[in-house]
Amino acid sequence: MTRQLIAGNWKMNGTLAAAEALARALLDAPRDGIGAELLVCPPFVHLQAVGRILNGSDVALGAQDCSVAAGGAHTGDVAAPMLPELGCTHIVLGHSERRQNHHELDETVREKVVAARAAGLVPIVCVGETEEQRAAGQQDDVVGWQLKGSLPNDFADGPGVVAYEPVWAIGTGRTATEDDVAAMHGFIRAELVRQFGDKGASVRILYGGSVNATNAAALLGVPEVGGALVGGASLKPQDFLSIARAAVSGPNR
Ligand SMILES: O=C[C@H](O)COP(=O)(O)O
Repeated sequence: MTRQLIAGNWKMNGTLAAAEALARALLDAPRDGIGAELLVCPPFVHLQAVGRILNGSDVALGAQDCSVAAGGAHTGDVAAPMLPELGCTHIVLGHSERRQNHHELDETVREKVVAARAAGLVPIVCVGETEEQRAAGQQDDVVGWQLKGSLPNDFADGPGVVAYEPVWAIGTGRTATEDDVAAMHGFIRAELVRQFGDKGASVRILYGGSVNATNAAALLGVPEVGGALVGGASLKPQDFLSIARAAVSGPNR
């Protein structure tokens, strides 16, 4: 029996003051009816401040990316070993916004997963098809290749999460239907078991893409959905916690 993970990806939003206020609002809000694990992923520059506020609380801290290198001459990059000392336990990797805006390839994502793991972080590896790929019926092929290319061979040996985020549902207000989510999460589960054997059966699979307080219960109720990766709605503490209240517990959650 596991609890679902509700992860907030704050992306590149907010001032330091806003990030601190958001973290405090999450801690101050009543926890009634919340059985989910909670995680927030602020921008790099706000990690330390938010980490200090969340320290010792039930809200975990994550980063949104890291370098493939553990340190050295990589101007502008952030090494995975720098993150745990700020309080990070998780890291989002291979988000479609990085794949698109920074031309990240599956191989790069895989190297980042290895780097994050070596630093003791739990990787949340994002996969998902574009609108054109879905229209062409290529979603299984695309996600299958992303899983094969982005996950190292030992991925299921330690804590690790996969997040299915159809690109066309991110920030658009359009969510995948429950049937589409069920089909894709079932496909991802089968791929994980094919890649990693029995251990692939317990890798958590999140859904992301316009999850909000209204649609959360339906999406989180779909089989094989182990939680949500929430963008826009995670910037509103009441909405984020409403999503968390919709979480369920059970096998493969
Ligand atoms: O990482 C989060 C996802 O990209 C979803 O973002 P969204 O909830 O704003 O659609």
